[in-house]
Amino acid sequence: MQSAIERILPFDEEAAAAAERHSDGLTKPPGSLGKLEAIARQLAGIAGGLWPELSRRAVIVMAGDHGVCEEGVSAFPAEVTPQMVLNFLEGGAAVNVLARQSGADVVCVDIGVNAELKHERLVSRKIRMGTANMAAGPAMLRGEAAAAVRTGIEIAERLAQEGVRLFATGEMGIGNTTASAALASVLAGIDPERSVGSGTGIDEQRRRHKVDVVKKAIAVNEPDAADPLGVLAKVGGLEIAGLVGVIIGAAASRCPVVIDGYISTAAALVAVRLAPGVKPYLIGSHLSMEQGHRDLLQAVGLSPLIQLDMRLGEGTGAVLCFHFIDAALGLMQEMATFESAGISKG
Ligand SMILES: Cc1cc2ncn([C@H]3O[C@H](COP(=O)(O)O)[C@@H](O)[C@H]3O)c2cc1C
Ligand SMILES: O=C(O)c1cccnc1
Repeated sequence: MQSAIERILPFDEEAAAAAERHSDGLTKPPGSLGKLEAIARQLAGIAGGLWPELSRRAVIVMAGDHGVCEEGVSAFPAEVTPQMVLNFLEGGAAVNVLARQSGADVVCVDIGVNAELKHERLVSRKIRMGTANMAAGPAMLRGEAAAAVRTGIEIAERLAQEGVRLFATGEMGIGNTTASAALASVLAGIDPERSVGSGTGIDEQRRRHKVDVVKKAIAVNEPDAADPLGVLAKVGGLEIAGLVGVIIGAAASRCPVVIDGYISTAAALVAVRLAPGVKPYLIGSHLSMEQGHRDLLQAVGLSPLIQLDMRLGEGTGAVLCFHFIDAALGLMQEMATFESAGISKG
């Protein structure tokens, strides 16, 4: 893990400034393309030049189960996790459709599903059969959390070596909004009353119970916010740890990584605390309906590009935003300049 963190290059401010100069010479008032210009600048700074070739892209869907489900924190049973994994592998989930539309591969990883899974397209890297119930003790051992992070790093680095240049984070794990809320509360100091949302659609009474479960998990485990890996082990999840690794591995491979909704943003928070150098490589995608997502994005320092009232996860919001990345690069490459079009500058 440490060696990948050490390989992360600093953001190339010179390339970013060159992108900005190019953008300011295009036939539009400076800054008028808003966040599309900001994306183009960021992509140049990440790649160290104009304009990166990002045609090969992948969404990595990390799947894992959560022992905390036995506390009744989700509207759906834990069996849905392995069932959805098979759906991803057969191409029938929402993220598959959106990934096809944006030219991305879906890479589905079993990093901790509580079922024996076999499929030719499944990346089988199970660390354990789901986490333990964090309301009763640590979700996993520190070594297991570290192994899951390393797995994510390896997968992202391997894909980058194979030519993938743009990543999105995705996940599947019934109960994982509970673990994400606990991470948000411990690492960003967001009160559980605010960090706990309705996930797959629990009612207010059950959400209140979920708040109590998160408070109990924090009281029982006494996580230390200054030790992000320890927090991840105590109140996190295997798929969340895997995504922490994906983020580090993408940054170490000099690739941008688009962060999906609430769970992915919790992973991004752990990643920036473990490796602050990943921050310039992150691109926010959408603002999820999950309560607390706005606060969590702010804690990571990300601003969402879109708000479509989505609350699904899987990487859906992140792959949707690949279209905006394509838009930003297309504008930079194809627009006329004031000079070439003979237009007077202001
Ligand atoms: C059919 C189905 C497909 C999903 N795809 C993503 N999630 C999302 O819901 C889960 C988190 O919500 P909670 O913490 O309330 O369980 C995660 O698996 C997340 O990816 C799904 C949930 C369901 C039911
Ligand atoms: O924001 C998300 O990613 C999310 C919200 C609710 C349920 N699953 C995922």
